[in-house]
Amino acid sequence: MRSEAAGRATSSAAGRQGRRKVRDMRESREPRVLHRDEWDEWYDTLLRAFGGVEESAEERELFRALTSCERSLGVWDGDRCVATAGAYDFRLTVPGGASVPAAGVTMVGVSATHRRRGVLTSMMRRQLDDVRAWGEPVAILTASEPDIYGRFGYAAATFGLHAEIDTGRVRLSVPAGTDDVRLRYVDPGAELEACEAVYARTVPARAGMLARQAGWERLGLLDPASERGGASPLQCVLAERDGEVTGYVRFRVRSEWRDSGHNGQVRLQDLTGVDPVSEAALWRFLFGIDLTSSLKVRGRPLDEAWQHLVSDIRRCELRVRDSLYVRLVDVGAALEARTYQAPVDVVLQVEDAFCPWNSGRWRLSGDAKGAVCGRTSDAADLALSVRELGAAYLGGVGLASLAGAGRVRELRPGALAEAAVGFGATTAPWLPHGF
Ligand SMILES: CC(=O)SCCNC(=O)CCNC(=O)[C@H](O)C(C)(C)COP(=O)(O)OP(=O)(O)OC[C@H]1O[C@@H](n2cnc3c(N)ncnc32)[C@H](O)[C@@H]1OP(=O)(O)O
Repeated sequence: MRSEAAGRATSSAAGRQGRRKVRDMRESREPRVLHRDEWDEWYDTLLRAFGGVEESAEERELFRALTSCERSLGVWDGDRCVATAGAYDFRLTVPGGASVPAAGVTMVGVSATHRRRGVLTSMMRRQLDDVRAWGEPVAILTASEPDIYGRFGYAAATFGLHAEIDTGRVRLSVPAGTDDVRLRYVDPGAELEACEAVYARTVPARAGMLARQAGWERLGLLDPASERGGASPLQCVLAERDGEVTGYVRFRVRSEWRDSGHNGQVRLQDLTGVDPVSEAALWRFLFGIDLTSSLKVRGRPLDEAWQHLVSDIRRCELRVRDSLYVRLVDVGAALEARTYQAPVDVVLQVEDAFCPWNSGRWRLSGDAKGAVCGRTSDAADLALSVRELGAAYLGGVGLASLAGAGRVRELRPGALAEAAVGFGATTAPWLPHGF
């Protein structure tokens, strides 16, 4: 048995060692994994990088619960946190309907006192090494500014459609069967489970959609008064057919009165339906809300059907914005995980300066049923960087279009058309929400 004094000596030595270790970690300015008890300072550093506007207690607690500390990084200067980065645990739908593990890169911020010294670069280095070690073939993010992430191999792969529809002038014609859909107002929180079940049914149907870690769904219900922009609290309407919930819409209404009458606006937050008539019924509902004359929507699928139901697309004031950025972390595994809408058999000469393990020649052979992709020493058919592969990965950006910009080079005649058709998609990929 150890004497009490020896025990005290050992434990104080261990304590010294532990303190030294923490001090060493804090003195190195290398990114390191976040400890749970550092979360508040880490998160404050992030909020400050985004301007320092305070969040509601509810929002903060939700983000605390959603942070996987073991997947999060911080950089410390002495005892101050100066940079943050996190990674959600998503599964991303890819063409063909498979669900691929994807690191959802998020909460990236560097203190303004430490910007432009390579801190972000060091976090991206560590994070992509980690993602590779976790066996996730793809990393994804939404960018605060499009100029930031290309240097790390990310590229815009999905786009969202914004619209401001003059519902006072634009009429909507709906498909047969829409009248069979019943709508009812519900409390958004009380019917969360029913809405999530609808969402889950739509996830495999469109590349770019996300299966999310538990708890995430509560983000869609956050409704701080400070962020309503003068509009109502969040409202929710369910669509039902034959007693089954087949869709939902969440939205707000901003009332406005002018001398000439009402000028209210409906602001769509999210709308999901499992079939065309449920979606059409929800769009018709939004178009018809009394005392409103416009409908504002953001980040909808580029090919969403409502555009073919309206009488005047010009008065819908469409705009397109970049949405999901994709980075292939393991080129072979990522390209094997999706299918190709027409047979493709090409050798890709890939350049990847930031993740050199991807560089070199890969033979991709695939069709609508599946694909194999492995190293080869055969002559290359197409030369491109990992960014072009990320852009084209979900079928939303054409390889031929990238070739037009000089970013894909065809080395075997015919290879570009073959790959461009194979990589394409019948449905536009879409990210349903930011993260
Ligand atoms: C997924 C997300 O979370 S997106 C959110 C990103 N965060 C924000 O927008 C919050 C506010 N901004 C910041 O916190 C920081 O400015 C960051 C994170 C964007 C950049 O961090 P820094 O540590 O300054 O970046 P770092 O010094 O590593 O820069 C690396 C390169 O990117 C460039 N760069 C960095 N930020 C930007 C930018 N916003 N626009 C254009 N280029 C940029 C740098 O000039 C540098 O270029 P170089 O390699 O040619 O010299």
